[in-house]
Amino acid sequence: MLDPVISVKNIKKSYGKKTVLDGINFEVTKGSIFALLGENGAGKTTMVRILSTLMKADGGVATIGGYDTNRESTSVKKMISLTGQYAAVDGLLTGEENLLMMGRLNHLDRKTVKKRAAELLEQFDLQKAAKKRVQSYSGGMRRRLDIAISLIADPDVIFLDEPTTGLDPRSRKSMWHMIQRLAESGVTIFLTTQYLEEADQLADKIAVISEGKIVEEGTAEELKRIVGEEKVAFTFSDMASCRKARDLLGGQMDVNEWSVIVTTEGSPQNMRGLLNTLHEYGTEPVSFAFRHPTLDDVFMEITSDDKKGAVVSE
Ligand SMILES: Nc1ncnc2c1ncn2[C@@H]1O[C@H](COP(=O)(O)OP(=O)(O)OP(=O)(O)O)[C@@H](O)[C@H]1O
Repeated sequence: MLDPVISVKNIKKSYGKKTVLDGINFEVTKGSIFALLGENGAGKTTMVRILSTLMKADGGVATIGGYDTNRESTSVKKMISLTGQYAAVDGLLTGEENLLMMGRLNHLDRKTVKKRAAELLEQFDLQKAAKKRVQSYSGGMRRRLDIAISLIADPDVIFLDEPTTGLDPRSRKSMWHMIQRLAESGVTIFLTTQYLEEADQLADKIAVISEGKIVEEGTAEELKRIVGEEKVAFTFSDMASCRKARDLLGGQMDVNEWSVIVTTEGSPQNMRGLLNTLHEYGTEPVSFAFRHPTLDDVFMEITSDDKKGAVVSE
């Protein structure tokens, strides 16, 4: 197994009497995209603040590149970059000026900063807007500039705290594309999100946080397997055929759709067997459609197991 670049062991944090992180453990492999998924107030930002040395945990150990975020914060800061509410984007400056300013604040020499700023403006599709004041930028452009700024000093790890919250669908897709390209360039990405689809699209590994604990962890596919196998829905032209098919195949019947939903176990033989059985008994479906479990199903399943009354996000 590859060395983890981020390692979190038994991290705890409370605000007054309210426990927000209650013994969090996970590891993030170098060059991967890790998503911390959780509903509003689950503690995602608190975790990011601890990892990025902005806040101290009450207990446990978190390291980045082997450096302790608590005791070796200067070394940690050299490796990481934060975006979102933390980055200081100046609306009165142009996009390019913001990048140049941040480069100098990071003690890069003038020539390097200029070159890097030009690369980033291109990478984040901001060339045309480079000489315009940031206050005229759309939400999506600001968000892209924000990430570009955070990359000026070539960090090893970048934290993206809810990078697409509030963006329209098109800007969200374009942001996903950029995050993927970023990961391909070798940067380790720690992402927090409340969007299941976002974690599904982007993350190599997902950890679901609920009530201060990691309640599940794995790839999107592994998490989806928790809620069961792929299913197929056979639809019929009338209710009588639908009932007959249910008697033959078992499974669940959807009376509104005149369909029967059964597990395929992802196997072609199984699928062929189901179709043959229907054919033998003269019950031909008018259509069929596969139903893949989604991360929404996973989230519902995990949080509904929670007897403490966690609220499930839409
Ligand atoms: N400085 C603070 N003092 C007291 N309570 C806080 C503080 N910061 C956060 N909290 C509370 O801790 C809980 C976790 O907050 P946090 O911001 O980490 O959650 P989150 O998962 O990032 O949520 P969101 O998706 O809404 O940003 C919330 O109930 C929040 O109200």
